[in-house]
Amino acid sequence: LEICETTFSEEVKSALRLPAFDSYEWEDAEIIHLMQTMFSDLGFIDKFNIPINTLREWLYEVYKHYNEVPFHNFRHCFCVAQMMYAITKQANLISRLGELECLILLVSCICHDLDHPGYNNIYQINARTELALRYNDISPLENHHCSIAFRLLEHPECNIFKHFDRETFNFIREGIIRCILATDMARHNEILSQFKEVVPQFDYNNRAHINLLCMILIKVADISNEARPMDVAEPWLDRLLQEFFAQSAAEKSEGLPVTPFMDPDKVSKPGSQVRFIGLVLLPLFEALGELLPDIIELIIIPVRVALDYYRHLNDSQSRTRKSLGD
Ligand SMILES: COc1ccc(NC(=O)[C@H](C)Nc2nc3c(cnn3-c3ccccc3C)c(=O)[nH]2)cc1
Ligand SMILES: [Zn+2]
Repeated sequence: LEICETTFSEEVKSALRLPAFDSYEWEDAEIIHLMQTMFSDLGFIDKFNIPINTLREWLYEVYKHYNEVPFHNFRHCFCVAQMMYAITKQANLISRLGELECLILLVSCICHDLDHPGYNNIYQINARTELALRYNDISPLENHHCSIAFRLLEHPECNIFKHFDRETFNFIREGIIRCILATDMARHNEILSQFKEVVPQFDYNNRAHINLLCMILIKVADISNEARPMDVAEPWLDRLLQEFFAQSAAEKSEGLPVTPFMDPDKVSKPGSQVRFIGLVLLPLFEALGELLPDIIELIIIPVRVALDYYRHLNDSQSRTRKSLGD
């Protein structure tokens, strides 16, 4: 994996700030370099004097610790980091939250699915896997991703935080743990309702408010594929369903309960996306849009377009099914 020395052109750098950016147009080495570009463009390298070689070593270690699974692979972590970068620029998060909070958000995105096995928490718990036993069924995957993240940082040559004092490192560690654990979708309603409670009187000096905002931001970035153009978003949905179907096949062959929305015989892509976008994605994005109106144009309008697209697809598909009398 040759590390490319080239810096990217201005048009690549401006494309990097948009949801239309397609990670699958780039080689792995370029993706790693694009992540380095985000750190330097956000001023983190200078502000926190992160040695460039340490950053590269860390990014390469992260790259090696994502698995070749259909969805939760290194490209997914890049997509999540890139969406966080786009929101950071568009909503001017550096001036609202400061560099340190934004560093925590970007690093959390990059680490948030480290060593994902391609089988979700429901499988881990039902199959009583090593992770379920180790974490007592409490967000086993998210606890694992976060633990791997800090084990990588234990190696001095890739510890991007090695120049921080202990107090700041502890602040960063607490923030990353909070953000990564917040990506467990089982906690979706808990986190979203708490956030919606504080939005009307949101106070950027209130630690609890900032913590909730950071959890919402990483959640938004994590499930934001449908904010991207259809030709970028659809392959991700196919990869996700590939992963879910592999899990339901494993569940069937291991005599485990089969998660309903993962069953290939039951899932219609448009139908499940209409429900997901209408009931999960849009309410989440609109809650964030209440506080950060700058992201409405960037990611909420595109998601509404995607919802319309899937509604029409679903309607025409169900009409076709009726006429075929299935
Ligand atoms: C509340 O917990 C939930 C809610 C919904 C889902 N997933 C779905 O409804 C289906 C499979 N659709 C879906 N799920 C998606 C998308 C993006 N991320 N994402 C996803 C991936 C892994 C785990 C959870 C989710 C939501 C997407 O565009 N669509 C999974 C968990
Ligand atoms: Zn993820």
